[in-house]
Amino acid sequence: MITQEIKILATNGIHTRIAAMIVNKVAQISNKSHVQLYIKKVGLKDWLGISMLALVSLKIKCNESIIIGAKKSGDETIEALNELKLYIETVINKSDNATTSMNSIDKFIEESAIVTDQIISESPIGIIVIDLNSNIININNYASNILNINGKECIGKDIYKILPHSELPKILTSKDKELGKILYLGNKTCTINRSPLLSHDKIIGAVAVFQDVSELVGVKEVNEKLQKILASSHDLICFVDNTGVINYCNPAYKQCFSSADSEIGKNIFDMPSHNIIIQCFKDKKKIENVLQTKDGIDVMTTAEPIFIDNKFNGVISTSKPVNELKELMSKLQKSQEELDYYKDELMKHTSLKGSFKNIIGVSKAMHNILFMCEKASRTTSTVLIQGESGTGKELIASAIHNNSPRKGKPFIRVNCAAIPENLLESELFGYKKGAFTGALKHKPGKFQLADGGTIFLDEIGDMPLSMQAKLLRVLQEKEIDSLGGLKPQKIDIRVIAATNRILPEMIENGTFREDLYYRLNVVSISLPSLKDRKEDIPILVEHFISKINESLHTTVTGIDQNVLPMLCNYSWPGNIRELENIIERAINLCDGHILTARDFPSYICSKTHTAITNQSQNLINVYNDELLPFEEYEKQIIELAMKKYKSYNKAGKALGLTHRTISLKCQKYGIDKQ
Ligand SMILES: Nc1ncnc2c1ncn2[C@@H]1O[C@H](COP(=O)(O)OP(=O)(O)OP(=O)(O)O)[C@@H](O)[C@H]1O
Repeated sequence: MITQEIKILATNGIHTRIAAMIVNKVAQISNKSHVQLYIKKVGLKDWLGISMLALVSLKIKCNESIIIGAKKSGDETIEALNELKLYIETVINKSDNATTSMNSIDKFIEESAIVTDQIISESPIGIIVIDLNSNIININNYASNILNINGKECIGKDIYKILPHSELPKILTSKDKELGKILYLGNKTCTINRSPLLSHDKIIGAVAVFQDVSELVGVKEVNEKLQKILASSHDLICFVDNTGVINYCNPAYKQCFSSADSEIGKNIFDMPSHNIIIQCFKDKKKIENVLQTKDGIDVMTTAEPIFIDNKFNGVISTSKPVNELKELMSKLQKSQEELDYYKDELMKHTSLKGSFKNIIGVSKAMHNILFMCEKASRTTSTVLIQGESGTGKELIASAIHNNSPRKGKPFIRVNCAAIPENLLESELFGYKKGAFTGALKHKPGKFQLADGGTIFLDEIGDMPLSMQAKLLRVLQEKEIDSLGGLKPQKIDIRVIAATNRILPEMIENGTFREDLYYRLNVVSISLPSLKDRKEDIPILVEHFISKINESLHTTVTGIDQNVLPMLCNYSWPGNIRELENIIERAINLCDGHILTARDFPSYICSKTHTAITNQSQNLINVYNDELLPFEEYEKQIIELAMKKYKSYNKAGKALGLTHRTISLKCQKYGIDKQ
């Protein structure tokens, strides 16, 4: 810098008129020599471009010295500095011999300048003025307070040194006003206007006028609350304004990113680590991703654009350390598992909903079965129900259906043992018109009728092997071939099968396909016989009394407590069906309101009923003049026949029954081939 020092001798120092004279002279010199001249007060560090604002702001008094200077070296510069020095020494310093009238004009100008200065300095809004070189030439008290800086020390300094992220210098080049912008200063929210200062259409500086609107009533309250929320949030939160500048980071963010304080005021486009915010900024769409911080912490980050009155206002980014999330997830999963466990336990100990209410049983075995049924009803998996005749297999199957999402759809029961073998295929799969002689019209099979619902294949153990192969195909392919049909038809059915036969044994002796067994036995339900769950008998008795009362319009209220133990001691070969029939019979015979021993068959109430299992020499046993149920006699006859002939074939021939019927009955009554 080439410099010249000059002492100011004008009586009133460099006041407004004198400043105007100097600026005018500088303009002439610069036009001629193209040298940019600067000024500073002796004792101050920073140079100011010579302008009205700069000169007046220096407030140079008589006998104070100034230094003028230029950055460019060369003769032209020396000449320009000499010319200005000469002008100040010969014209300006001699201006104290100005006329009285001139003095009063100066006084007037000076006074109005002081008034303006005071208005600015005491204004309840922040004002910062810069000259063409971005040096601060005026800053009022309000601005100094809000920015927490010493205003006086800022005069003459480059605004970027005081406020590194200031946008005010941009106005010097754009020359456009920026009105009503939002500026975040610490925890304060300000509105700011930035305008160029023009003199005769020439820009001479720029002014920023701003006000802290977070102080406004209402806004302040909301702001306070928001501050508290942000401060107490465990999420890492940061705001980026609509120019990409980070203007807020909450304490959690600062704690996680130690460098966060220095991030405030920076532009995200200069920070590649913020690429998720940059992407959101560009696409104006919400984005989620896992980022890794400089310290190697994985954070789940969501960047979301903010729109105010449909105008893009910036991006808010919220992040959560992933390990915190993982911890939460595992806690949640644990709670969910606990909840499921308690739900299951509760289910086991409370009444079952809907259709399962009709299935009576307090024994642990029944509870577990019902619990399993409840679960099975929520899926479409195939169910295989095994149990002796009369144990409630059909009841269970229909309850599963009625409790499932298919409950409004058909429940089709097929008794595989009842349909003759040669008709079974057409019964199950249907036939097309003309498929065989006599097929005069199309007939849908049970599978088609059950489409969308459930098919209950009862007595599946009695299905012939040829049909077992076809059923397996249906289960695997989920399609059926009707007799005479040209192409297979897709079907949507749930299969529930039941049998009172021991399928694993049938597999062993080759009468049941192993692959079909495994296809059917996805959910396996094994119903115990009534003699193995005697604790259910009292409640079943109660249930049947009220059920039969309803259908027969009778008014039986209970059972003699001495009879109950007898019912519990009986072996119930016909299981629950037999119990239901016996109760119905007793209600029919009952004269009063309580069922007594007289109303029950003597073989149940007689203490000698165990004799029934001993083989009598007489074919027909009669106890106390009471006949036994037919099935009891049937069992005894088949037992006798099997004992004698030791073969299904021979026993069947002797009794006039087929080999298959004999084997079924033996299965039913648990008679060994011997
Ligand atoms: N747990 C139970 N609660 C109430 N009633 C039951 C229960 N179990 C069976 N029953 C009743 O007993 C009778 C026989 O039941 P179901 O026909 O379901 O037996 P099953 O095992 O299918 O017999 P089968 O093998 O002879 O076809 C039905 O009237 C049924 O309502």
